[in-house]
Amino acid sequence: MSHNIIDELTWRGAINQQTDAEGLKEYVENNKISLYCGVDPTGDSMHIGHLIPFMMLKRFQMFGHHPYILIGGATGTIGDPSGRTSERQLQTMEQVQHNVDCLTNQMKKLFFDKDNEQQLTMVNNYDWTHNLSLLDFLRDYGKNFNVNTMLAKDIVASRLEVGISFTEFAYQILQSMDFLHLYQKHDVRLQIGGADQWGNITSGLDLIRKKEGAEAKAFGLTIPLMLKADGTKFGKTAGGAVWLDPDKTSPFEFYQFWVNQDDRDVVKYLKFFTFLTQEEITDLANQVETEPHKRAAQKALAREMTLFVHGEDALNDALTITDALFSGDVKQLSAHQIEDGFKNMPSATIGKESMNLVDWLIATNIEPSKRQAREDINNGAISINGDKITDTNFEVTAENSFDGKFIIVRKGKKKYTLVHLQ
Ligand SMILES: N[C@@H](Cc1ccc(O)cc1)C(=O)O
Repeated sequence: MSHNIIDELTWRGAINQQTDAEGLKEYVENNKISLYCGVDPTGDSMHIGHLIPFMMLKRFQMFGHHPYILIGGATGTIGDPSGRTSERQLQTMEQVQHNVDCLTNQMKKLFFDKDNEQQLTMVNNYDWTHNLSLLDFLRDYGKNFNVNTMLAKDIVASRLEVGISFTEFAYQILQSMDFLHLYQKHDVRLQIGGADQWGNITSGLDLIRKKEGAEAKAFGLTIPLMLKADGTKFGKTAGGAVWLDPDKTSPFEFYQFWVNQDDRDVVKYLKFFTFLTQEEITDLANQVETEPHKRAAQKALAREMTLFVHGEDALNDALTITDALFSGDVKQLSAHQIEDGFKNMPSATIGKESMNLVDWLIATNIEPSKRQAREDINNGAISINGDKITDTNFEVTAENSFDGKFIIVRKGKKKYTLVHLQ
């Protein structure tokens, strides 16, 4: 590890913009810094994009600093216009509260439960915002914001043509109040966030300087937008976002997402997302060059991420399912692993009564015609629960199933269908 957190983040390619690079580096060399990053409860789960700044907080913690995770119970009721081209739909207060609870649990699981030191604090900006009166807001805070400056922020400027409500326009004031509050109450001196947070972060620094004096030591740092070598959006799959909630993206799918990354991207992700050391990552980077077919870097990435987000049992399940699907030897899988591994694969539902295989393959839509079904069976392209079936007279019965519930069909090397028995 480099001895300074800023050197470490620079090596990891994790710094986009900084308000005072020299000053921050000097500060963290001589002090334990308290820093924060916020997330708004816009949904009931985070996805892997959300994870990025919080992994950075964790890195600061590993260097002895004190991170604060802010859940935006207040800002979430408004909605950040940053990075949006149109006005948001307001969520109900109940929805926001539900999402706050979900995100709080997720954060606890990721960052607190496995950490005995507890050098991490979670706060909710609802606590210092909800009792503020309108007049106090306008007099104590609003007065420090210049509308011309607010209008010039990229986020607002880009929205002026389509229009922006006063509510969203005022969002940057709320986020600035958070930074000021944390600075005053917890000596928080650094805010980090995604590249789109630059405007909100600098606006908070302006407020701190207005309230606390121009020499107040506080800093802002943003993290680069994650770009993929092929130009497509990071963190999206055909099925949508990659969620941290195992009910939305199963640990197996999560593992698959990481293990399938391009050689051109994988080292960047290892640096950004994992806690592997510089030596370990350099070694994996060499393996991408010398023996890319082994995909050692992708496997290490998928392993580290699945372990971090879902834990060891889930990682082992993901590895077992991956092996079974690759080899075709699906008999070893448990009912739970089958459900997980096949969640997003084609599926069919059919009765339990026994049926000739050719008819059964048509009834389940796996084959388009009897002729094709016979041809595939004769060519050894069809497996039922891992057994290759080459007899066109084979009868499929509930006895072939797992627990009387599923039958796994493999056609060719890769095409699986999960057939549910009813
Ligand atoms: N505006 C941030 C979330 C946030 C909310 C409040 C804060 O004080 C800081 C950050 C985002 O949308 O990602």
